[in-house]
Amino acid sequence: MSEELTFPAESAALLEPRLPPKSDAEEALRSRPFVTLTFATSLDSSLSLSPGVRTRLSGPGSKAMTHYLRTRHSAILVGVSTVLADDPALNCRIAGTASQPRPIVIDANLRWTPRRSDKVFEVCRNSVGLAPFILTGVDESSLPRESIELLHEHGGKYIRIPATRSESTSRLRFDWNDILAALQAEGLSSVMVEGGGQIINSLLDPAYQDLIDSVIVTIAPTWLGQGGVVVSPDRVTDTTGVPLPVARLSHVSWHPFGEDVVLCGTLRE
Ligand SMILES: NC(=O)C1=CN([C@@H]2O[C@H](COP(=O)(O)OP(=O)(O)OC[C@H]3O[C@@H](n4cnc5c(N)ncnc54)[C@H](OP(=O)(O)O)[C@@H]3O)[C@@H](O)[C@H]2O)C=CC1
Ligand SMILES: Nc1nc(O)c(N)c(N[C@@H]2O[C@H](COP(=O)(O)O)[C@@H](O)[C@H]2O)n1
Repeated sequence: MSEELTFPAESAALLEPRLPPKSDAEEALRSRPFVTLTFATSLDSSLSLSPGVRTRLSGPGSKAMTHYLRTRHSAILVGVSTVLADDPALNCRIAGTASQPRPIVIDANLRWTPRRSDKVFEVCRNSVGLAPFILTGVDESSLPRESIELLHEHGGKYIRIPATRSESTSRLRFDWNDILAALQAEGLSSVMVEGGGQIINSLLDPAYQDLIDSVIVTIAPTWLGQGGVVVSPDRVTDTTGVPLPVARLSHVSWHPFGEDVVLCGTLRE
């Protein structure tokens, strides 16, 4: 993978107040990782044309911005469907990058069978990325031996965390507090949650909004049309059933990057 991006220092300075602390002393005070929710969306709130389809939304400037975020976080988290759809590298491709984020894959039910040819391992072998930690709810004895070995060979691993079965789908589900506790236990002090739709929508549930420290969204000037993977959390209602807004950003700023605009904000007052 020869692509090399550049991100200007003045743009980095604009983002700094939205990012995890750089000082070790400040990081040490935190009881859980700093969480940045970040993704690229179309004007109709789509992340991709349809589930399973890798879709380019970010132009070169905002793409470099995302890669800068990758080097400013210790971990980058995606759902298993994103891995299956995109075969992502999940590394930072800015020239001269000093640190790479640890890819975290949410795969409670073990749907991904890692392969040597996956980009995330390729960049790892080329020393321009780290191997993934896969968070799973599956018992250790059920983990495939070849996958464990492939992960270990590259410096990755499975991490089992508590999971409960969804009443509606009977799929194993994680609590975001347990996800973040697992990252903290691995010494990962910050995480950018990149997607996909189900991951973002579950993090935006009112039960978890307090866990989000920063929101950075790239908005591309395009409509993808119906049938896409949409960021739209479950509806919230008052006690009489009247719908309420799920969340609203405050401390908002907008930054143009080429044809895209990057929206920064927080869910806190
Ligand atoms: N534009 C952008 O910035 C981005 C775009 N994308 C796009 O998004 C699409 C994928 O999104 P989507 O289909 O929504 O899939 P996700 O990547 O959000 O993965 C969804 C799966 O993750 C697991 N999962 C989600 N939440 C939880 C939880 N709380 N606990 C345990 N497991 C959980 C479930 O796995 P299971 O089914 O096993 O239960 C679920 O099916 C792709 O097309 C990709 O290209 C992705 C990232 C960023
Ligand atoms: N910021 C952003 N803009 C887009 O247009 C995108 N499609 C995505 N997708 C996310 O980035 C992952 C791909 O990463 P690599 O380039 O392979 O490292 C993809 O899986 C999504 O998480 N993001």
